[in-house]
Amino acid sequence: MKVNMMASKQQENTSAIKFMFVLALDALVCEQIEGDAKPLTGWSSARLSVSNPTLKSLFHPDDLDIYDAIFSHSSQIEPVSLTFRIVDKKGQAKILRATYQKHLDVDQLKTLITLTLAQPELNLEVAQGMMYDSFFAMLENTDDYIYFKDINHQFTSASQTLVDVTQGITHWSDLIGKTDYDVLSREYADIYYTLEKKIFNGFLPMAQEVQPLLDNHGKLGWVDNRKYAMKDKDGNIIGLFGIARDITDLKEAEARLRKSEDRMRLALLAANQAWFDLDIKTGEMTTSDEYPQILGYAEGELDHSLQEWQAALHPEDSARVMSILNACLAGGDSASVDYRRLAKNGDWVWMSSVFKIAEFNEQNQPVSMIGVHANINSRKLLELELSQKAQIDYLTALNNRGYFMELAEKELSRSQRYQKEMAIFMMDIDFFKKINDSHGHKIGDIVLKKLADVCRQTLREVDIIGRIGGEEFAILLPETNHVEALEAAERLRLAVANSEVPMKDGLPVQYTVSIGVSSVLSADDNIDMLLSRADKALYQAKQSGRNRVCAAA
Ligand SMILES: Nc1nc2c(ncn2[C@@H]2O[C@H](COP(=O)(O)OP(=O)(O)OP(=O)(O)O)[C@@H](O)[C@H]2O)c(=O)[nH]1
Repeated sequence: MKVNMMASKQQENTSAIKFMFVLALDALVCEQIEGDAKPLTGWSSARLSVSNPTLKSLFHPDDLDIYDAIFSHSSQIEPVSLTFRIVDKKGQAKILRATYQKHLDVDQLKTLITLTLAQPELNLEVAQGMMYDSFFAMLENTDDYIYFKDINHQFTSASQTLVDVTQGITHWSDLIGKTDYDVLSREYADIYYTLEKKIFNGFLPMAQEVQPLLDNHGKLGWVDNRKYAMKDKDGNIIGLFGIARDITDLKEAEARLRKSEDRMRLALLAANQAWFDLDIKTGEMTTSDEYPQILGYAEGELDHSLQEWQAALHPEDSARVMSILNACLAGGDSASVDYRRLAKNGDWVWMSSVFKIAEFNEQNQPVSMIGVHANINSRKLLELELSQKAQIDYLTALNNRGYFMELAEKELSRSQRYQKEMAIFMMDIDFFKKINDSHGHKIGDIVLKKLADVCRQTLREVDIIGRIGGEEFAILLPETNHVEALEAAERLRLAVANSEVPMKDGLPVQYTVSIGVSSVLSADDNIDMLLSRADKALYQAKQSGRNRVCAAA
């Protein structure tokens, strides 16, 4: 039966073309073509014998080395048979067998080359021999478990690999006539029998399952076991053949991946983070399960899209965040940004997102972005509180000395850049020691707080007020000329003089301040110079009786 099948495969087309070339010193001429070139090349012999297309143009570009070898002066004289590829008139590649022979004509200094091209033929004897040999070679050498069984579940042949997973077997041929129950533990034989039952009793053409497999050393592995029904020419099942592929490594890798994914998810959740994967074209955002959770939403409550994310941004942060995101999309590689967004309970929560372009298309445009959204609310609030503490005076809630100096430096350089006027006050409570001494330190503190309130109420919002010493204050007035500054100082002095701190028992405490005013005089002025001039003016105010405003000279 197999021989007939082979016979039917034999090539009927045995046409060949014979070229006769003359190779002179530096010229190659095709003198004659015998046979019809059309079936093999698509071109007629007449076309091939003239220059276009030449035989050379028929050669597959990667086989031109063979062409060069055939027609080189130095190639061997003995007949040579080899295969090479041509590309026929329709552009289809074909493998042809070529035989060529050279004759040297020494007298006329030329070489005659005879080249015969033919479609390769199938050698039936070789093919049959190969078929049986290759079947056994496959059984001996395959890495898979391959087996054939008759309808009684008895092996009829098997690959050598089965020796490693069966007992009492040294060569695969020992398995012939045996069943799984003869060579495996009952537990495993039961498993495989159940799958075979589906073929023999369930009339399935194929049955497949991932099944455990124990090797001779007791090591457990996994196979993708597939069994196929084998039928005779009348369609009756005569047996089965099976291929079981070892997928132990795959299963182990899967388990490791699952474990590492679990670990990653745990780490993300513990850090209040979630990953996302953004389809840039559609705006669709795939996120890990933690994403709704870290914003207080239940699963399915949150629309996972770029649009939702953008709409939930705090209005004060939105433009900044979107410009960072867009810069990243426009060619940046990665970026990160802190911002506030709406949580389920209606609160603004601080988030931090990291973006990274994950994929580009052929035009080098970003296609997808991956990243992490993290809820950093508690950390951020603590940070803000701490940085505020570092800037704000605990008693009066005014800027402390360090922060006042920082703000004043910024304001001075801004006003110098825009050529605006600016003034500074130094202010000190008069006879504050007396207030402390007569009413106690606590009342002294209340006076300091009261003074801060009066300053806030009397001055503009843009004015920068700092408590720079115990009962010493500095005030910066942006965009204020010298006359306006003196007026403002006088207004403040009066407001303080008219303010008082009520006492439970007795009369309210009244207090006054002295103020020294300095203005920017030149582009070289710095804050220390301004403060020092204002301090001198303050000294003058104290010297001249207190509760007054003096301008720096
Ligand atoms: N209650 C209270 N007193 C403070 C604080 N810081 C500094 N003082 C007091 O402020 C007083 C400053 O006294 P002095 O420097 O002698 O000045 P003064 O009594 O205000 O006199 P003149 O400035 O010359 O008008 C001292 O008694 C300090 O103890 C504070 O935070 N709270």
